[in-house]
Amino acid sequence: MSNSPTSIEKQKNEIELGIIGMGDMGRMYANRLSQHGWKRISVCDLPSNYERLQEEFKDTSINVLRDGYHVSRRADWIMYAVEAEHIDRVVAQYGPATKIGSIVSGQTSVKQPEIEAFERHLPNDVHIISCHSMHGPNVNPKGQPLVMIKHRASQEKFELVRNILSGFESNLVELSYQDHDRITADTQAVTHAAFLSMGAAWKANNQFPWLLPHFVGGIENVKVNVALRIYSNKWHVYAGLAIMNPSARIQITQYAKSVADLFKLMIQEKEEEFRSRIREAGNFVFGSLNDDHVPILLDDRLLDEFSLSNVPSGSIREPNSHLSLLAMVDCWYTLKLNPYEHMVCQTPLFRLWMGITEYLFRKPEMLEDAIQAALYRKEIRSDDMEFVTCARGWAECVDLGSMEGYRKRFESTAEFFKDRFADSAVLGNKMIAMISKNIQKS
Ligand SMILES: NC(=O)C1=CN([C@@H]2O[C@H](COP(=O)(O)OP(=O)(O)OC[C@H]3O[C@@H](n4cnc5c(N)ncnc54)[C@H](OP(=O)(O)O)[C@@H]3O)[C@@H](O)[C@H]2O)C=CC1
Ligand SMILES: O=C(O)C(=O)Cc1ccc(O)cc1
Repeated sequence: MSNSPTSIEKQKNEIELGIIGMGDMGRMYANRLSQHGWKRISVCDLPSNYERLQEEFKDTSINVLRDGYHVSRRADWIMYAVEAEHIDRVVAQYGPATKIGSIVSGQTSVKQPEIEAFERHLPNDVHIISCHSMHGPNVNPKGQPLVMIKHRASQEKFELVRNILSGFESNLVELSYQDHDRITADTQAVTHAAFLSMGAAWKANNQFPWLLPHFVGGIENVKVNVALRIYSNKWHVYAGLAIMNPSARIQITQYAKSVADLFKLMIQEKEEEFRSRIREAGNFVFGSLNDDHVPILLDDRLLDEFSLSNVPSGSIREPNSHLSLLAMVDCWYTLKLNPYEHMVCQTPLFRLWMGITEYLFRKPEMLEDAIQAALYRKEIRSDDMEFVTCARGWAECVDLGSMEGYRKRFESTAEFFKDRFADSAVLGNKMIAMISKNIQKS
């Protein structure tokens, strides 16, 4: 089949698209694909949600079916958009009903369990081409990476999936599922671990960071808004992509170790060792060897406007150790990872995280303030101490593979911050729009 505009229009009229799981991502896909002109879209969630979904979509062309059997037996392209934790069970249930010759895809954030489920439960006569939008359901997909994984498929079917996804205007990136999981362990799992640890540490100290001078203004606003954004979302998304991805455990464990190692040097005031460790790590990630990457060029002052605090930021800026950022760079150095090579799978949150880390390391006076604060500002030690404990706690939870433990830890901190979720979502959306503006250039 050719890819001329007329053949794509023909596909839009003839090809039936199916979505199993009408949560946030399933809905986003169904609504957008319908807006892009795909005429035949069938969707389902759990049978218990059938009537509610039917009512919700009654004035649209989206066809709500009772369950995944009904979707699987008729659709030419089927996307599973369910919890990663449930992918094996759901594919085992509906996979055998997949229509001969159709294409099966998944939206889960970690691909090894998804591909294994497909291989285990799908008939041999169906194609497997998975995908992953590297952003949340409320972010504009334009220009954001959208990973495609051609696992078991003809080129013709791959082109069809390309056509289906092309309306998102995302940056289509082809990867193997192994590379996807290795890279997203860094762009997502470790990034989330850092922000989850910040939130848990603030809670452990009974602090609302927007009320404290050393957490207000500039890059501190990113820490606060992103941490709150993560805690306002569904725990299973973060738990799944951390616990079910074997590379994520290694990286999160190293992150917690880097946090602890640096903290030990700080409290012993081992200045020379601390400095040389930061210098070596900084040179590895941001030094001349990496000159071919495109810097994110986030400016601390640009970030001043995204504050949850009522206090004007300029007047109250106080130095912080930035232990979370120093440890991130130490972790990349120790694992010999180049985060710029991971930009193919960047999410808006990773871009913000990289942006503030890069900013700190490229601003000698700011880095020097952070090093001085880390070694000698004793009044912030209690904050850093809690951060160390929480980073270790999250790493242990992921290493133990406990979804239930993860849920409890996540929800107790979410509860502490819930009154500010709405305000931080507004600021977070603005920050993401700002950081996504120059995404195409990287
Ligand atoms: N949210 C995000 O930012 C992103 C998420 N993803 C990934 O996409 C997937 C979906 O995430 P998201 O939409 O946020 O999560 P949601 O919890 O909003 O959606 C999952 C949906 O699947 C439904 N479901 C569970 N079992 C079945 C079943 N047997 N048949 C039909 N439907 C079922 C759930 O129903 P119920 O709730 O009633 O159990 C729920 O409505 C996850 O794997 C996530 O990792 C990928 C990119 C971004
Ligand atoms: O940007 C992030 O890291 C998010 O928190 C949103 C998100 C969550 C899960 C994904 O698989 C992709 C994006």
